[in-house]
Amino acid sequence: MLRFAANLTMMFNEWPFLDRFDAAADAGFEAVEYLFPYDFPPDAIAARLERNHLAQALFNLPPGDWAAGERGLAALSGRLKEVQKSVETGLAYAAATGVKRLHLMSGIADRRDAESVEAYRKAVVWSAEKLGRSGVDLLLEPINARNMPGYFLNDFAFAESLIRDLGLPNVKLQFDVYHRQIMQGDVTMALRTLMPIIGYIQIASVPSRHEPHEEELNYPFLFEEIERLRYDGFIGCEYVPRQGTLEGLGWFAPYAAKSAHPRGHWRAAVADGLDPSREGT
Ligand SMILES: O=C(O)C(=O)CO
Repeated sequence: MLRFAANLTMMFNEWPFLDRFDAAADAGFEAVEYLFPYDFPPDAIAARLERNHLAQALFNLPPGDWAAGERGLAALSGRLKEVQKSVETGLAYAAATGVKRLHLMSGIADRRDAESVEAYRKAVVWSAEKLGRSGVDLLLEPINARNMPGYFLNDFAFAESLIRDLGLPNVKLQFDVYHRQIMQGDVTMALRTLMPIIGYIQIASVPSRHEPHEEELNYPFLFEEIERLRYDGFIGCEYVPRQGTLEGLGWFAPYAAKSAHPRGHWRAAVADGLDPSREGT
């Protein structure tokens, strides 16, 4: 049985961030992911998860100065102390949210530069060992250069060989089907080969990163394959709705949680013409 996590950075943007948890649960999601929780106190996030009976599937460790263009620090030589601090911060949020996997972004750096490769390796090993003591997996995600020019980890083969070479049980691959298709294609065969080291899967249409039933990939086929391969984690819906989150959830209807939601009033509020994005409706 496939289970999906709504990405609250890209989806449910019609609501303020904390209210997106409620909206996702009301739409039938059992889990959520997003890029970063750090603008909100851990307790505030935990309270939204709890009241909506949502699992926290994934988020990223702090990435450095995002506004200044940083996209992670792991491959930046001389920044290990900041990576270590970011892991401590991530762990505080992990303790509050119960998340069992955190994504370490590599940063903008040249993979042909031996110093960057060495810095990355060290950061991965240190972070994995630290997270492992709390039962948390460290995820590494290859990201395509169109979305993130200059990103260090832009190759699945490099990620695979590092993960296999390190042999650390809690270092796993974050397999975003969208990035894979753009970078290297051959999605089905890659899923088959890489499944033993995959810790998390994400989806979106290619090339536009919208709802998965659109454009060049055949997701019904891929979903069957993912089930056949016995992937039992959540599948993160990291896509930008084409025209509104709820309007675009037709593809998700067969997978939406069927039971009445414990808070249950959200759809009723919409039906009553109240503004569902406001607290207390
Ligand atoms: O851009 C993405 O795909 C990410 O998940 C960044 O963390």
